[in-house]
Amino acid sequence: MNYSYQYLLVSNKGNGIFHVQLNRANKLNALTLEMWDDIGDVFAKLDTDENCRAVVISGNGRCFTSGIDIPSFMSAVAVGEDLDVARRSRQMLRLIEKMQFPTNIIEKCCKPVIAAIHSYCVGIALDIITACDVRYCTKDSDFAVKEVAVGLAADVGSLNRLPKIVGNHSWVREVCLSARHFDAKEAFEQGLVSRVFDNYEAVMTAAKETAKAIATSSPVAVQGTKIVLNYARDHSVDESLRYVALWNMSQLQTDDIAESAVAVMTKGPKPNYSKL
Ligand SMILES: CCC/C=C/C=C/C(=O)SCCNC(=O)CCNC(=O)[C@H](O)C(C)(C)COP(=O)(O)OP(=O)(O)OC[C@H]1O[C@@H](n2cnc3c(N)ncnc32)[C@H](O)[C@@H]1OP(=O)(O)O
Repeated sequence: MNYSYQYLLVSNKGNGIFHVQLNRANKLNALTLEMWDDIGDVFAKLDTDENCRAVVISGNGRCFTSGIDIPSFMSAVAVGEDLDVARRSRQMLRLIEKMQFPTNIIEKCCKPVIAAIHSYCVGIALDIITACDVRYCTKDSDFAVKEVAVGLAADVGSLNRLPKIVGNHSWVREVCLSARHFDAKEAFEQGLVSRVFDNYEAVMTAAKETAKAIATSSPVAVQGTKIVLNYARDHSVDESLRYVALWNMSQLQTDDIAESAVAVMTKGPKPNYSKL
């Protein structure tokens, strides 16, 4: 697959681990609409790339990302200015739904995605990381659900996913309604991130270690686990038990179970599982 993009560095780190790096460092990785489309394209490819078993996403340079590229955003919302309200609104709907694709595909991508965050993680950055499976950050991280500060209700995922990640809805509403910045300690205490590290090198090392643990496990088990966890988050226990039963009706017939059982019983190395 072709993973060449102007402002994204996508590298195959071997052993099933891919690294996606936001790479517009001189603008603090502010995301142009083209970059945003490219993120959707990358994760759609990684979803079906059988060489990929786990993904780490991070930012190059000073930070993860300072959010949407503001000039790019201003030109996007000026869509169809010459049209009547009905037609302009329909164009706007198409634009918003298109803008929702990258975060949706990060979440739906059956390969687990680990966000390795450092410094600024603002606006659309929260939309990205709340769609990821695991979030680690550096102690200098600076988060903000910033959309209210630029005049809009966030519409590509933060408002929809943050309340499912963080149980404290008073806190969720406070940071979303006020656009207040919060630090790594607060993000950890509220459960937005699961681990905090001293610096970029340390957060990347940990993210890659976790990616390795995932990538060396059975891809049938790992991908099934992500898909079932996504389903369980949005359904009742009864519904998701039925879902996992139907899912595993086929997936329990995998060779990976016998191979794993031998490895566990003999205390041997992890098997070399077939691609999926
Ligand atoms: C339907 C669409 C839905 C999507 C909505 C998404 C919404 C959002 O993402 S809202 C959040 C938007 N972002 C911001 O409000 C942050 C803006 N940036 C800043 O406040 C500061 O840059 C920051 C506090 C992050 C860092 O300040 P610092 O002094 O350390 O650096 P700067 O000199 O300001 O930045 C360096 C260069 O990067 C450019 N830049 C930074 N952020 C953006 C951005 N979001 N958009 C465009 N450009 C950005 C900045 O202009 C500097 O460029 P240059 O002057 O050429 O050196």
